Amino acid sequence: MNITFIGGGNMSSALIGGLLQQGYSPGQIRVVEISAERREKIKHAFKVETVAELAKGVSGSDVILLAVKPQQLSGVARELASQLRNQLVISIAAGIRATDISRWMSGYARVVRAMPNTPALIRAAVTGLYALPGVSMEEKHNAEAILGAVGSVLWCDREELLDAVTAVSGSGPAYVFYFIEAMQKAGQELGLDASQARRLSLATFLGAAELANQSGDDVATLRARVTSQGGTTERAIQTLENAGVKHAIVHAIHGASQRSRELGDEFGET
Ligand SMILES: NC(=O)C1=CN([C@@H]2O[C@H](COP(=O)(O)OP(=O)(O)OC[C@H]3O[C@@H](n4cnc5c(N)ncnc54)[C@H](OP(=O)(O)O)[C@@H]3O)[C@@H](O)[C@H]2O)C=CC1
Ligand SMILES: O=C(O)[C@@H]1CCC=N1
Repeated sequence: MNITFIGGGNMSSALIGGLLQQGYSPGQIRVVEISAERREKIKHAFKVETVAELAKGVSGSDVILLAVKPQQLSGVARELASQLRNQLVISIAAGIRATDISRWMSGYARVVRAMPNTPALIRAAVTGLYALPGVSMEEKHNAEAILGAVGSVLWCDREELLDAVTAVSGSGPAYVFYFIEAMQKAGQELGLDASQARRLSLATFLGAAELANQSGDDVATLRARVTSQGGTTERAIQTLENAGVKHAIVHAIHGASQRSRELGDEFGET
């Protein structure tokens, strides 16, 4: 499968890096990017072909992956309409609905909406997928193969669920990094040096996530096992509860989902 990425930014780089690690050859990947500086950066990092013009970029491609900002997508989709020759179109833009993308491309039906996340770069992404009814089983398999090459995939049968996926796992790495930042800061305030604080925080995150993944118990039970009565964890968790941190996290994720819906409303018509 030859894949053309439209937009060569952060997320395309993460996906391309993961695909190459998985065994895709640079010859199978092309990037259409308007910024000359970005084109150079991508060519240098991945040895893939980069072009400025859309028509040149999509010719001979089996899959077109739209990775521009949501605000830029309608222009790109409209320009793409005349270039389509049965390719599968996958959009990773937050919020923008597959039905709108299809309409911008004069009713083209082979559209999959996907929401990956940046751990794609190390093939540890999780991606939510939604296909328009006009997408065949074979095309769904192809979408799954591409996004599956950089991590795991999960199909959603209703498009609105992609807003929830975006809020939980699309944006999710940023929440995790935010929490790690706070742990590192506290560690340093308590006298650890920067590298010790980083190592302890990251190892704790990785260990706890892997334990939760492998354990048959839910995370509340796992948390209770760390929390000795009258001990240190109890003091910390109580402080988090008093400050309403769990509530704030839930609220934040609802906000991200709301923003995803707003992007769909702002730039779409359905
Ligand atoms: N970052 C993330 O973690 C995730 C992002 N996404 C989605 O992926 C998409 C891309 O995000 P991200 O990579 O972070 O964004 P970036 O801004 O890093 O990348 C988009 C790139 O596309 C370029 N571009 C704009 N218009 C065109 C055009 N007509 N043809 C070719 N290239 C063009 C932009 O140039 P310029 O900057 O000059 O406009 C920019 O270099 C977004 O829609 C986002 O919602 C999805 C999942 C996770
Ligand atoms: O912040 C954003 O809008 C994009 C979508 C998910 C992650 N980054």
